[in-house]
Amino acid sequence: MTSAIFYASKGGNTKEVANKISFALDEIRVFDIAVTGSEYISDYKHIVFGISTWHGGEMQKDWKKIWDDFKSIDFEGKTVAIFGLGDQKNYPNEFADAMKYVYDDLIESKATVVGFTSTNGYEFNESKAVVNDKFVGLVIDEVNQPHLTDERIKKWADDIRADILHATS
Ligand SMILES: Cc1cc2nc3c(=O)[nH]c(=O)nc-3n(C[C@H](O)[C@H](O)[C@H](O)COP(=O)(O)O)c2cc1C
Repeated sequence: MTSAIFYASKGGNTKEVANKISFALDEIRVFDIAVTGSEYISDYKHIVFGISTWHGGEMQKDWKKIWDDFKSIDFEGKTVAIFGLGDQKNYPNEFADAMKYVYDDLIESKATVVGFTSTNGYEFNESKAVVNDKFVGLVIDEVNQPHLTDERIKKWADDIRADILHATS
């Protein structure tokens, strides 16, 4: 299997979403980077990354810990998708910002990033995670819109399935 999910989570929301995405993608492996660090990332060719935003636009702390190692990984030839957790009501000016730090590094490292999504259905002022009017991945707001989570995951999993799961190389 060349596909896996890597995430970190402070309070458990990103973990729960990671597990749901795995379930929707034929139960691909899920790694908590708080436990495994960045060690196994380069073993996989089709990768889903999960990150939550904390403290006014910062990446979750376990992501911070692996950041230098993460930046040294060569993503050329890899296909990746990103999901992010945030809170649009309490942090409307930094909504899900942390996704963008991962996205920028992946693009710089020549990864193919798939799974952009529409901003329709969210209410916020600013988000670094919006590029060319779209989120750079799936955004989940468990604080304000938990009732939309399962539907959003299903739609996104359908969207990225061919690239992440049934990729031929
Ligand atoms: C102190 C604090 C700061 C936060 N800062 C942000 C933020 O800047 N932007 C955002 O979109 N969400 C922010 N959030 C919301 C979290 O990203 C959200 O609760 C998320 O579901 C947490 O996921 P996790 O428990 O998997 O880490 C913040 C939450 C707390 C409690």
